[in-house]
Amino acid sequence: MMMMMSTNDMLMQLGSLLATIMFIKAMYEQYLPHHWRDSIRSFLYRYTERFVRIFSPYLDITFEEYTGDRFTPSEAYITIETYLGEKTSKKARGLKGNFIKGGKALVLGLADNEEVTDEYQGVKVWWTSRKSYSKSQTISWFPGTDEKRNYQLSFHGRYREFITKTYLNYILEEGKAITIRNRQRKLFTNVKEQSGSYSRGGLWSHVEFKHPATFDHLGMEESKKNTIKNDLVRFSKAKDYYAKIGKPWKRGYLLYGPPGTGKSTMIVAIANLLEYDIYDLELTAVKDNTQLRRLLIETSSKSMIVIEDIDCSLDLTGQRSSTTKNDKDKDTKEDEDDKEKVKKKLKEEGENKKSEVTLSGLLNFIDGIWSAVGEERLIIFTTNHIEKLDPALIRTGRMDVHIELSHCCFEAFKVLANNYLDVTSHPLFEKIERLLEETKMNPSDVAENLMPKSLEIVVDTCLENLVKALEKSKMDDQLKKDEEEKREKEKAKNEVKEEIKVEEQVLANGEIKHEEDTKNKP
Ligand SMILES: Nc1ncnc2c1ncn2[C@@H]1O[C@H](COP(=O)(O)OP(=O)(O)OP(=O)(O)O)[C@@H](O)[C@H]1O
Ligand SMILES: [Mg+2]
Repeated sequence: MMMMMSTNDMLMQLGSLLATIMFIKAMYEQYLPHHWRDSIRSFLYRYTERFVRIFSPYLDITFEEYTGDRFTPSEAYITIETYLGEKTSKKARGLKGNFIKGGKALVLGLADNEEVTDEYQGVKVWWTSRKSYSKSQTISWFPGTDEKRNYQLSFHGRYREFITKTYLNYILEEGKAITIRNRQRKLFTNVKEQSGSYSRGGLWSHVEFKHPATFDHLGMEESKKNTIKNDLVRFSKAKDYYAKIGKPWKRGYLLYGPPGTGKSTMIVAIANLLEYDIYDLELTAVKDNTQLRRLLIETSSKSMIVIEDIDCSLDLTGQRSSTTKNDKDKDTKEDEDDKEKVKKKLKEEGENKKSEVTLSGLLNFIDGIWSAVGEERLIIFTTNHIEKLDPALIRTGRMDVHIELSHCCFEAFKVLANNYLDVTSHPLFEKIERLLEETKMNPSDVAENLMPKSLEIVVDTCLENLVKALEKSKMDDQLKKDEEEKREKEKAKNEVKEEIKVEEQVLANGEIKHEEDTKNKP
């Protein structure tokens, strides 16, 4: 009985103790200002922690939010914040949301005074996000500047070397990779110099890069597509390899082929595959070689520098090895077209004075000493006339991969049909395959014909439209061929006539001479 009484008493006392604690906690939470609560918490934490540390085999490393400059958070702190936000958002109980500058979505981070565990190569560590208040009594104009935050990393002392050499490196690399994955990609273009000065943003201006084209949308042979994709992915993972062979981590691609064969589309697909920014360089707007170098310096890593229609951008063909007269005659018309293109480009730019960028300036841009600034970079040229480019510009080492984009083949058509009409087979496919072998049509024209002309997609109508277009193209080819043959025949006929005329003339001259000779004979 006595035992029962004392147990009851004890329970009652425990109950009242709990009630008192709950009451104090409620008062503490309701009336104590927020920052006081944090101060008390960090005070208790600090002193118990110091006591525990005397006997503990665990070590701590602290990463302060601000080191030196009170307005710019330290890079290490931001990288750790990013890493912990992504890696621990499933484990941590307290999280906070944040928009990273230039990011594309809300990023989660560890809430203040939260602890999470992380494991790397079998080693367990603890991360704590800590917030405290500085003792400074000065009144600050800047809200929140007396708050101090840091991340504390705790681990067993036996892993000291592993943590400082391997784990922290891994955190930095991974944090940076996450930042790049979360950033909003950009499409840059070079700004034209306005009376000796640039806009405040620098030499490049940019917009958000949002283009949906991927390799899946690209009409081309599957095997060729896979080879290109594998090459790109291998390049993006070859940081150590490039360091080993002593070359800057960059690669040149030359895309060539007739208009409307998917060169620009492929550039977008590459950027989307590797998640790179695009620097679309308009060479005619670049003043000289020095400015070209400055543009290069202002580009970031994980990007591609694109120069479209390189043959029309500048007169880079001037230093080309000499061509034969026949070649020249053949090229005359195309040259005229290209000159027109260059003139048009310059006019569009409002530029009367030609750019002073030279071929050697461009070669240096691609693989001179300065080209090693930044890393993981692609340089891509496009052209409709590969034969017009100086061999030095496109030799391997500068343009490592040459990709020809050509007229639409049946395999490319099947990709387009699947994308545009969701069909993988159809009775008309056989006819289309035969027609595509008999006539040349660019993927852009095939795509245009496959595009439904009304809201309702009628597969039969679209394919019939394509068949009609292909048949027309075949007829046009035949007409052109007939005309060509006619012209050739006419030319041959005229040549024969000309020869007969010359022979007659020679004969006539011979006869006159003969008559004169007989006359003059004594
Ligand atoms: N191989 C292709 N696969 C899918 N679509 C294509 C392909 N080629 C062209 N197209 C379509 O045709 C249009 C024009 O293509 P794109 O601008 O890529 O051609 P281009 O080769 O860059 O031409 P240009 O030499 O005139 O710059 C795009 O809208 C694209 O949708
Ligand atoms: Mg193009």
